[in-house]
Amino acid sequence: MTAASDTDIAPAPPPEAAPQGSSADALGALRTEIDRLDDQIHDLVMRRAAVVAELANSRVKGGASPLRPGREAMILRRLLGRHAGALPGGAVVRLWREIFGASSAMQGGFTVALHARRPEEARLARDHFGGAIPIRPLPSAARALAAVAAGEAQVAVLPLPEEGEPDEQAWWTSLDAPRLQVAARLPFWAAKGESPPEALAVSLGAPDPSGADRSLLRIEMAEDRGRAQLVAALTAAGLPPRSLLLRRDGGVVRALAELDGVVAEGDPRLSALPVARALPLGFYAVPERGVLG
Ligand SMILES: O=C(O)C(=O)C[C@]1(C(=O)O)C=C[C@@H](O)C=C1
Repeated sequence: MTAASDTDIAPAPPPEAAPQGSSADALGALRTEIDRLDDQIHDLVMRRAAVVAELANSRVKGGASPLRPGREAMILRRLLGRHAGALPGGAVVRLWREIFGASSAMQGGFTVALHARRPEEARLARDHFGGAIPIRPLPSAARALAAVAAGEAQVAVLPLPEEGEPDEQAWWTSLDAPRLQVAARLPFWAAKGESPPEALAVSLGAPDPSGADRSLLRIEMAEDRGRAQLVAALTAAGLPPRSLLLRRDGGVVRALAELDGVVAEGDPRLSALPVARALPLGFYAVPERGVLG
């Protein structure tokens, strides 16, 4: 055999050829593993839906609303607390938000009435309730609340109250509580450092506590004693406000206080307040501002 005949032997593959073959094998193996995991995830999602259907068909939930934002918050906090690895926390929240939306819809008709001032609020509603839920945009907060009161929608998503907003936008001043109550603050989760646009969700009846909640209290006063005095009175009653929004509408002064914990009708701290009326407007789970990105 000559040196020339050596050249008849198939040349060694270029250095990258061998890795190409093995990376195709590796890709195939990883995709097989992904398929296996997808089947398991799908099995579990189907099993979860069957449990929700059982819960919906049995009487265990009584006449409670299909939407239980406190329970959702507890589930998400627990999952985020055990979460690790490469999948961002926000992706976990989005996956489960889609599941919750579908679970609520499985428990009967579920429609969201939306009054949005800005496109971001409409997006918030979609992100929160998932892709499959009907969202009905309405031209005013009053119309959205009327849709909930009439049973045409199960929840109204409304702009977060702001200092100095025009009368017709200050929906909280006439919210028919305790019949209608604030039950959730959107978004429940955002990455740390983000300050996302926010909205409130109002539904029929009392919301369910999540274990870490904040309440809204509407206060009416015949005379304007000023913000500092109102803060002092709330603090003295054991209800130090996290924030306080004040409106002077003709002779009536109204305030919206955000308070720690659950403050509901009959709370003894309310009777200690030197105001004409103090009406709890509901509560919501303290939003999570994650570190997981
Ligand atoms: O726990 C309930 O009451 C449910 O209806 C189940 C479930 C869920 O999918 O986990 C569905 C919707 C509610 O908003 C909260 C929880």
